[in-house]
This record gives sequence, C-alpha cells and structure tokens, in this order.
Amino acid sequence: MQTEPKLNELPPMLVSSWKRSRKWGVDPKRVQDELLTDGELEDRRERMHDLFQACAPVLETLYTQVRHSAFMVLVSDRDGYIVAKWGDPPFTERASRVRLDVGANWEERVKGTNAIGTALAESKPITVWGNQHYCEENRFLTCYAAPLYSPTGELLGILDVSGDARLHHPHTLGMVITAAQACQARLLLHQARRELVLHLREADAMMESLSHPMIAVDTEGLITRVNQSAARWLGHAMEDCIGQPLTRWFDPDEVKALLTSSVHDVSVLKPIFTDRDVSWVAKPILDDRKRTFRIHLVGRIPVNRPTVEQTAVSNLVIGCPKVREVFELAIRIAPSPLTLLIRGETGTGKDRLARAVHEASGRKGAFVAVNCGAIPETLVESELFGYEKGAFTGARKDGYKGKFEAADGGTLFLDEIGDMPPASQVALLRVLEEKKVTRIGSHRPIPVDVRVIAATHQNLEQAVAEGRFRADLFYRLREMELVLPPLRERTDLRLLAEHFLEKVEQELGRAIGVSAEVWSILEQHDWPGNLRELRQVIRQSAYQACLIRGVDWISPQDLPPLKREKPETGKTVPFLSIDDAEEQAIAQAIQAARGNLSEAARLLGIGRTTLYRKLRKYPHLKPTC
Ligand SMILES: Nc1ncnc2c1ncn2[C@@H]1O[C@H](COP(=O)(O)OP(=O)(O)OP(=O)(O)O)[C@@H](O)[C@H]1O
Repeated sequence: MQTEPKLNELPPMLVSSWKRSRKWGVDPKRVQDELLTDGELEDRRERMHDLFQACAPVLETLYTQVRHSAFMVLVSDRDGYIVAKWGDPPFTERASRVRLDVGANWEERVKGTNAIGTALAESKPITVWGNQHYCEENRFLTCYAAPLYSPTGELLGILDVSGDARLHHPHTLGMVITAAQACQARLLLHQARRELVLHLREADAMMESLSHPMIAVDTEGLITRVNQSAARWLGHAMEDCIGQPLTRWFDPDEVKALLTSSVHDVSVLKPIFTDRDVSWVAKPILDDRKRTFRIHLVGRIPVNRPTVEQTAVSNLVIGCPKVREVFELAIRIAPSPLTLLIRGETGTGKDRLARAVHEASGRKGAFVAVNCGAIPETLVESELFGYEKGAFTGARKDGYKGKFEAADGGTLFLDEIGDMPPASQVALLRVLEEKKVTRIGSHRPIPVDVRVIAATHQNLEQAVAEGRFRADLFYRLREMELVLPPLRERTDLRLLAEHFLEKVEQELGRAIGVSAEVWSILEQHDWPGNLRELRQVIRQSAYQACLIRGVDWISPQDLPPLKREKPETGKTVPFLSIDDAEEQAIAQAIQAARGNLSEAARLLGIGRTTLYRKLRKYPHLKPTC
C-alpha cells in the first residue's frame, strides 16, 4: 500500500480534487460504493448506444494495444457510472475487487480523486497514478482519462485506461486523448450519415406528396428515383423503374442532348408515347463544382387537361411485361404503312392501342374509329365509303363523306371487324388494294392515304373456315398482328385498379383506401369484362363506400357482385355452360336496368355495342318498347 502524498507534492488539478474529496466526506479507508442494478445499467448503456456504435473501431483498436497486459479500457457515462470495459484477467479480477467494473460509480463524491471522477469534475484529460488516488484501496492503480464529447461539444462520458501502478508510463495519456478525439470525429461522421439518411427519407416523402410525377436520373440517363405517380406513368412498380434508361420513354436524341449539355438550364422533354399531354420539364441538379450530378424531371399536368376519354393515349397503365412488349412493338412499327390487326378479348384495350399507334405514327390526319358491329349491315358501305347526294332514299341532301375520306392522311380504326358483312368485305378489300374510294352513286374514285387498323375479339381463323370472313381480306388486314392479353393474364392488375381509383378520387375529391381483403378478392376474380369491368367495379365500390357508407375505405361489403369467380380447386361448382351463364347475366342486367340497354351494358362491364352484338344471339332478351 502506498503512503498518502503531501498536498504540495500533487499537481494543482489534483490538489483541488483532494480538497473536493474531503469536502464530500469520502472516507479514504472505507469506500461506500454506488452500484447500478442490471436494468439501470442497461438503460444507461442504451443512452450511449450511438457512441458505442460509431466508436466501436476506435475502442477495439485501443483495447488491442493493452490486450493481455495489466491494463484495461473503460468507458463511463457523464454521471461517472462505468458502462463498458475491455480487459483480461487476472488484472480485471483485481480491478473488480475495488469495483473498477461496469455498473460502479467513479465520481469524486463516491471514490474521491480518481481519473474518471476528476476528468469529469474538471472536464479535462488527467492521469491519476498510485498514491495520487484519494482512497487507499485504489492506490495500486494508474489511470489515464479523457472526456468524450459529442460533435456539438456536449460531454458524453469518459474514456479511461487503467492499469497496474508499477507499469505507469506518462505517454499513455496521449494515447487516450487521441482515441477520445477519434471517437468525436467518428460520432460526427455517424451523425452526418444519419442526417443524410433522414434527409433522403424526407426527400422521398416530399416526392411522394407531389401529385406531379417526378423522375430523377443520373448522368448516364439511368433512373435513380421515381415517385408513385411517375411509376404509374412509366407503367412499372417503383422498384422496377430504378436503373432503367430514360430512353425507354423519352426521345433518345433529346435525352442525349440533355445529358451532354453544358448549359445548366431547364428544358422540356418529349415522351415517345403514352401521355403526350403531360409536359416533362427537366432540371439539372449541380454538385459543388457546378457539374450536373442528377437531372430531375417533373411531369406537369395542364390544368385544363381533357379527360381520359378525350385524349388519345393519356394515362395508360402498361405495367405488365406482356402488354409492354405489345406496345413497344406497336410503337416501333407505327410509322410504317403496315395494316394492323389487333386481337384481344372485349375490354382489353384494343381501342387504346390503336390510338397509341396513330399517335406514334406521325400521321397528320385524324384518327377515325368505326364499330363495324354497331352499323346495320345495309349501311356499312355508305358509312365507310360515303355517298353522293340523292344516292338512295333516306340519303342526306348534300351527300356524305365516308370514314375513309374522313381519315385521309390519318388512321381508320375498324373495330369488331369480324362483324363486317361479306359484301362489304369485298368492297373494303378493293379500297385497301387500290387506295381509292368511290362514293355510292358516283363513278369517280377518290385517292385516299389511310392507315387501317382492324380489331376483333373473334376467332377470325374459324370465321374464315366457316366462310363468314374472306380469307384474302383476313391476310390483307393481318400484315402485322398484335395480341392484347386478357386481364386475368396481366401482372399489373393492382396498378390498373389504383389508376382507376385515382380517377374516382378526382371525381369525389377525396383519397380512398382499399382493404387487403378487397385486393385479394380482386386478384382472385376471373374478369370476363377485363379492364372495363375492373374500372366499373372500382368505381361502384368507391361510390358505395364514400357516398352510401360515408367512409374513405373500400371493404369487401362495398364490392358489387362479381360476375364469375375462379372456382376454388377441390370444390365442385354447379355446372353452367358459358353461353348459359352469359345469357343469364344479360337477362339479369336488363332486368336490373329496367330495359335500358346502356345501363345494362354498364352493369355488365361491357360496351353498349358488345351488348347489342350479344343480343343477336339471344333475341328473346331484347326489351320491347
Ligand atoms: N393500359 C390501360 N391503362 C388504363 N386504362 C386502360 C388501358 N387499356 C384500356 N383501358 C381502359 O379500359 C377500357 C376498355 O378499353 P378499350 O375500349 O380500348 O378496350 P377494347 O378492347 O377496345 O374493348 P371492346 O372490345 O369492347 O371494343 C377503356 O375505358 C380504356 O380507357
């Protein structure tokens, strides 16, 4: 045991400390230790979690320098409680006997002069060696301590190296001070990183709160971030958009010019297809050396934007790879003069695809759509080719310019081509071959430059085999064939449903949620009416939830009865032929709509013309008026 030093032999900082220890009434011969319970220790450690996380490498390095020696590394909190230690027996065992261990308090008021307590009291680095310790039992120690500060200068605790007094070396304090400074630097880095993450989260939240679509790209033109609205516009899930080249959606020449430009100004980018109505404004984001490091694109939706139905290809959801392939092919061949045949079940988007092709074709003339199934057989030719005045009884006085002439320089979309009467098929083939129309009642052929796109949901090969459709016309129309998959085969049902929901939200002026149960019901349904049926179901449910139940959340009870569920496997379902089921559904809809066929078609989720066509199969269902 070392003898007590005379006060005038101590360094001045320790003189003050000894005086304070006396004032505290610390008994140098019998220490009254203050120990934490396990729970309290855990709480105090938790409060210093950031420090341990950020400074672990520094503390480990410090420990490797004293490993297997009669020294140990300790960290106390700012109240003097030791919360962590790194050391090896037998020295740690000896240290434990004087409570130089986790959970013990080493403030001066408990332990008298000691490195941890005095460094805390003075807020300065300090060495306390041998008999400089106030309490006798601690005089076998030599301790070097330095305060640990946060990046903003707040005292967090003490870093201490303690060892056997016989191995004292004055340079050890320098090592501890350096380690404490390294800890502060690492804390600064840690905090900056965390702030960056929070900043990014905040930026994400801000991007999300924008109703405008927003895309960020790097200097290679690859997408780095999108918000939900942009993901919908791009037709992919958000995570699938990341890393995609911008040139998939925007004019490659314009994108290249944007990326290579040294003028850091805003510019406007043109999308290749989809929503031409949204103008995309690109703004470079510069780094501290004024070089472009990101480009932000914001889609501006005009205030007086026409509705979805009015614009040609606005707001298409193309999140399914199969559908995207079809659209990509369609856009590639759009400028060619090839005649297209679009096939797909009713409501799969054939009309929308035809309009997209027209938009991308660069043809200056109009897009004219004709539903061949909706025109009475006797009027098909006059509708398509026009007639001269007085050509037949009931004809208009001034004659009539047919759809071919109306589409001159543009595109003629012949929907439901399978319903075209055989006589008209011959006339159509002639016009396609000769590129001239002759109005009924005239002998003067008029040259027309029309791109024809035909569409059908029918099996035309079978119609050809049965003699209902001319083989030569079939092949003439099918110079290029595009097949749209039915909704049940699409992988973007959810995106489509959200898209339709957004439209209803705009109508109702409120945000509407959808329960997980509803999503699973929608995903299970077979969707015979395809996109049109899905849109109808979403609309009806949203109105039911908001206006009838007064809630902003669609639950299963808001769903209208769905027409045909996928049968559960293993269960027997009562057998009903498809025709019987169709007939039954039409009869029910007409009854529910009290004979109003437009309303009945709406209930069925099919177009009015599709209903008229189906009624030809079931003439007894036609309402009499
Ligand atoms: N990709 C899409 N994204 C969003 N809505 C779509 C998409 N494709 C189609 N729709 C919508 O689905 C509905 C049906 O589409 P469309 O009329 O083009 O189908 P169709 O196959 O031509 O139908 P029909 O066979 O009855 O003539 C329309 O309301 C259309 O706006």
